[in-house]
Amino acid sequence: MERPLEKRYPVNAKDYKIYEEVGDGVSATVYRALCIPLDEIVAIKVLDLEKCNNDLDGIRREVLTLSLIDHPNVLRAHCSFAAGHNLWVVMPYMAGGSCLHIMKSDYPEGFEEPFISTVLREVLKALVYLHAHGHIHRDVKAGNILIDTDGAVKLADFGVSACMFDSGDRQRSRNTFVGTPCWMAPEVMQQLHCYDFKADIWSFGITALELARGHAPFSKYPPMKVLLMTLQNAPPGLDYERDKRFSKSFKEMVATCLAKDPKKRPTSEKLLKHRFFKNARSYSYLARTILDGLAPLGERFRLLKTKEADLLVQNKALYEDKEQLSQQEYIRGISAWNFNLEDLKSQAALIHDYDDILSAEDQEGSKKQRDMHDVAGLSAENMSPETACNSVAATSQEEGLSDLHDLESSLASFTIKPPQALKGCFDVVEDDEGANSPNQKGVTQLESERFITNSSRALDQDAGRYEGTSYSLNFNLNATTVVHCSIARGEKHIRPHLRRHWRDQLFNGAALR
Ligand SMILES: Nc1ncnc2c1ncn2[C@@H]1O[C@H](COP(=O)(O)OP(=O)(O)OP(=O)(O)O)[C@@H](O)[C@H]1O
Repeated sequence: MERPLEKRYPVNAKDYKIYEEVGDGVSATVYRALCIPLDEIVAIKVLDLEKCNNDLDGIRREVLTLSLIDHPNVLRAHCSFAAGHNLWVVMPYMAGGSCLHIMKSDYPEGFEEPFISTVLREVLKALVYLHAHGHIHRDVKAGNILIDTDGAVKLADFGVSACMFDSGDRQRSRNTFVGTPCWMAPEVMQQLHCYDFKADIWSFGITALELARGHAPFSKYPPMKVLLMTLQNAPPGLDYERDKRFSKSFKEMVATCLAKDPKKRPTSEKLLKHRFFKNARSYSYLARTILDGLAPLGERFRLLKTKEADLLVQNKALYEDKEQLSQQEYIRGISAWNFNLEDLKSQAALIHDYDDILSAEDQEGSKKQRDMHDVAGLSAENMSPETACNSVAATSQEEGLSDLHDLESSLASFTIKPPQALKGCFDVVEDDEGANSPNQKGVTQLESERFITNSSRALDQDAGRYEGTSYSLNFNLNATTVVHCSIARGEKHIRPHLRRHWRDQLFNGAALR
């Protein structure tokens, strides 16, 4: 059968009329826009290439992948092209916005179960498709679930943003930390062996909790705390007592996704058959129940921004109340715990407040770290040279964990290490600290997919000077969900010639398809 002729979207900025901003993330700003020749409303995601820190091959691979994806539940870009120092990605406009935005503006306590099962079933269909085609999404979260006015659900942010996201230079220049490991599977955090598509199932479970409660588990904690809690605590879940409004099948579904051992998690295909999804409704149900009453996306976004700016001001006055601060940080940045230097100072001032949680872990810290290695089957005997080196790093981490108070008070931070698929996308070679030189504890920073190193940094505090050692864990994961240490590092990461090279080679006039 002949395929209908596909529309050709222009690859020139002058063919688009930009309207209001409808979203922003760690790596991009999204606008509603008009595609003039086609007289069609689209969304345009604008990424600043100057701030990106990836290599040409990585971007090319992801752009290619994105163009090959074809599923009703995966948001596919119409085209992309360079405009000045930006990359424009033209996409279908999803007028309802993301589930995260809808929650933030209208459902801060989370959604009702029928809405959740309906949305999640669509997301799961997208995952079934992606996994069947050998892709791991790596960034499943409410912020990447978009809804159209008719109730259609699409999983977004597959590909380009994962690759295009800078590894921290933009954030570094603003002296901020970005990212959150809230959605990250334990095996991805540990990086003791390769992770697979089961990592998406974990993130899917976390997203289910996010939609049910209005925020992801551990979201009020600083990134390092999230890491420790994810690795050491029992998996988060819906409580049989506290979460009475949710069905048993929902609780079971979440529990099955959040098995710490990836092998025990179901495949996306199997999960789709879970009885929880039997209660899912039609698209029109979503449109009727949730979307009908919502203000236009641009307006909601503007109100949210105002609210967030107000909260930021309040933060300054209220940061003694750690709960409130954390929650506000969450509301402000979710996909990115977006701490600037001032916020970091506030955070530093709060560190002792986590003592209650830490006290039990203090005693158990080192043992649990050893257990973590055991769980992953890592013993000195069966280590590869690379792993053995990681183990040295892990030992240095262990030393740190034996004194968790130090670790916490160090405002621990993370640096990005890309997934295998994006290997080479992140330029760590010219890091101030030298990618291949031993750091303070004699740990060699490898060009491997995983390593743990530490770096020192000092933070000015309101009163006097705060100094500490921060443990930077480098993850093999989508950049958007990883946290990057930016304070002590310089701007040398960015290689201007490389950036020019990308533009010249890939984006000048070259459309996605
Ligand atoms: N096609 C679209 N239609 C409508 N709104 C969109 C669209 N794409 C993105 N948005 C809005 O913009 C927000 C940010 O977009 P996106 O997640 O792609 O940016 P990002 O920088 O990759 O974010 P992050 O890295 O934090 O995931 C989304 O959460 C969503 O609310």
